[in-house]
Amino acid sequence: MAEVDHLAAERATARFDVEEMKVAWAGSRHAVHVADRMARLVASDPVFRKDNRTMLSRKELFKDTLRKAAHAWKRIVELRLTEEEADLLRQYVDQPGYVDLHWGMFVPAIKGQGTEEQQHKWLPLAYKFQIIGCYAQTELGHGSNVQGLETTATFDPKTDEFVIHSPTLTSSKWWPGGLGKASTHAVVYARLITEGKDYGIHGFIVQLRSLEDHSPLPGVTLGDIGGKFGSGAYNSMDNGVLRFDHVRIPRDQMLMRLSQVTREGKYVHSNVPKQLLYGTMVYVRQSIVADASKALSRAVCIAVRYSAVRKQFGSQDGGPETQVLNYKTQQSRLFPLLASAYAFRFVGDWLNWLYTDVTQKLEAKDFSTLQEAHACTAGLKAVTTSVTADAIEECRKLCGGHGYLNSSGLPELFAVYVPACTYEGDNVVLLLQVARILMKTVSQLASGKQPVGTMAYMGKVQYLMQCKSAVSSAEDWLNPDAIQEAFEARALRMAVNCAQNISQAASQEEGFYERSPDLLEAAVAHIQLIIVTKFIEKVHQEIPGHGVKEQLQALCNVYALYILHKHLGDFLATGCITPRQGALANEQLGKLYAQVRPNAVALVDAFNYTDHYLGSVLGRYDGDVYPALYEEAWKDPLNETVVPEGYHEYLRPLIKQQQLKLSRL
Ligand SMILES: CCCCCCCC/C=C\C/C=C/C(=O)SCCNC(=O)CCNC(=O)[C@H](O)C(C)(C)COP(=O)(O)OP(=O)(O)OC[C@H]1O[C@@H](n2cnc3c(N)ncnc32)[C@H](O)[C@@H]1OP(=O)(O)O
Ligand SMILES: Cc1cc2nc3c(=O)[nH]c(=O)nc-3n(C[C@H](O)[C@H](O)[C@H](O)COP(=O)(O)OP(=O)(O)OC[C@H]3O[C@@H](n4cnc5c(N)ncnc54)[C@H](O)[C@@H]3O)c2cc1C
Repeated sequence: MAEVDHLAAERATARFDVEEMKVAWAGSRHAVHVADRMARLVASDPVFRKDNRTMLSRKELFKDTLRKAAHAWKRIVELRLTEEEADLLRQYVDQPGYVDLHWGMFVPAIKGQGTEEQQHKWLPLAYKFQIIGCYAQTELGHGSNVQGLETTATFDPKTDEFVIHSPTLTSSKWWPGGLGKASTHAVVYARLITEGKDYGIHGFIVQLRSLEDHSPLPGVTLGDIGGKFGSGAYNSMDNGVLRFDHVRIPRDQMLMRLSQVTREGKYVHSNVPKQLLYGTMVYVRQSIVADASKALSRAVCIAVRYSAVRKQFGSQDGGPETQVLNYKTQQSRLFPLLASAYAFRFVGDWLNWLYTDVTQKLEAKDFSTLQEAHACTAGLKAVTTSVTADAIEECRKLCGGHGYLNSSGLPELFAVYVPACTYEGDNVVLLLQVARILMKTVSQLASGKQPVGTMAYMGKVQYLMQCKSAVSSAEDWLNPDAIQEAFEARALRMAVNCAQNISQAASQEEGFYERSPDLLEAAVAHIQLIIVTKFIEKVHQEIPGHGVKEQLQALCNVYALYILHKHLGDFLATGCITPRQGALANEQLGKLYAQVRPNAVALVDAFNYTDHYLGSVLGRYDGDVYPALYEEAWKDPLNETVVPEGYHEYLRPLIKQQQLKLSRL
């Protein structure tokens, strides 16, 4: 704990029990303790140092990532960490690397799409790191359109093998993390061809590199795809390129849980939906939602603490200046992001529950909730990552000039985070998937089919299409029913408007294409409704700890009313609320900000992040920002010499030349 606490006065104003809020945030007392232990284990280990990361060359950074991954594994084995502890330890190491894809996609792909026999063979090797795997789906020419992939896997009955081939330049695998330099194996997605027929995309386990000397196997061309956005950041990851020249693999390396090819070359599809092939993506999308709250809460923690320390203006007589956190504009930009961090945390927990529930049903051959899982994971992934990426950048601006320094931690956090809007499905492409499901649901309403799950509200179509909000005072907006009704009516009316417009087009497809910008907005409205609903449900639960429930209630209202204020056009255009009710919502929002203000620092303390994990001189727990900024500057390699390299080559001759010219005048 810090010796000087510049934020002590802020912490003293909190009107709730921070320790209990930590429990509400982490999910349980056990979760707080485990996270605490793992975070401190990482923070106290010099191998996991990360303050010099943005100053390393790409090669040094990659080697540093390999070192950290190996050291993390050593500690996991030595300390016999559980799976939960190991996951947390890796999270706190906080450096993207091949292990993310190995554990996050390679292993889940084999678990989800491999037969029991295949799992028995491959998983123990992966669990002990005897092989390192990645997920090779995207190609140079095809990412979003999975059905358009070109790599082929042609069955050869003579040898009982598949021949994996990259027929064109655009079929080169391109982007897979861990592929460029680290992986020995990949789950490769390719078009299955047998008996002269193309059966579409399937997964195959392919060995890429020798287990003796790591050199690529015959017929395999491999490399890294090059530097990426920002310094440090995602450049620790070896996103790779891969080409196959008629590489042969045994037939039993096709992942055969969903469909099989027999020894004779017959294609057999089990009686399951073909979309189960996309299962690994669904799994990762749900985990990305949980990650969004982590990235967002880190940025918000930095911006809140620094805003409490930073002072500007407001002093007439040489007295202290005003903390920038006291400016209403700072609050109106920052507190909705604080509320969003909590909102994403709780919707992430719910999504994890939904995913587990759907997985259990799938195992019992009940596929009825597959569409719900797809819509929720795709939509929530899209909305939470887009909001988080924008919010990190907003937090940088909220920290003024110092936010632009690498030592603030925000530039790197942004650069690492922003590709989440693209990977695991481009956000627009994913929202259009949600919109498609919304349109299908609207079209089924007429036939009396009752929507279920998160679409159930659409069943109240008669009421929601004509209801009028009863709000008549600012306080009325604190009623969760008023909020819920306004959000449901807005989402449904936007979806119905789109459906009506599409129905006037020459064809459904043409109408969907023409109306896709409106469909995106309808999908966002539906997803925001889910987030608001899950936050309201959370606050309705019993939540122990002095003042904890009240704070969460306030944050829930901030989140909902901020969205209402920001998207006021939607609510007005659909006639869900009147301009006066919109103004009342904004009035209430201002009151809520005042309520959050004395609790702001304690609310970010509840995230329980170590200074190591935050990686920010501005977000330090003790708020002792200026000495840290000053010290950090001297660590820059440019300051290793007083006179810079290049002085004698470029600066001195220039200055001397000018002096000579002047002396001639
Ligand atoms: C804890 C571990 C965490 C580790 C995380 C590590 C992170 C490391 C960082 C980065 C890793 C990044 C990895 C990657 O990016 S991997 C590559 C990801 N690629 C994509 O996401 C591609 C996106 N494209 C698609 O998913 C699909 O092409 C599509 C959904 C856009 C379109 O699919 P298509 O087959 O063409 O289908 P249709 O649109 O015609 O739909 C048909 C039908 O299928 C339904 N459906 C589509 N997807 C799914 C699904 N996933 N699940 C269930 N159902 C699905 C769709 O709704 C249609 O249904 P219908 O109308 O009833 O027929
Ligand atoms: C950091 C990073 C890590 C990655 N890791 C992996 C990995 O491990 N394994 C792997 O297989 N892949 C990986 N990928 C690839 C990633 O999954 C794809 O980049 C992603 O799915 C987007 O596909 P794309 O690049 O083809 O984009 P495109 O689809 O080409 O998108 C370009 C633009 O077109 C728009 N667009 C596309 N289709 C439509 C449509 N139907 N309607 C309207 N607009 C559309 C998009 O919104 C976007 O604006 C990674 C990517 C990144 C950036």
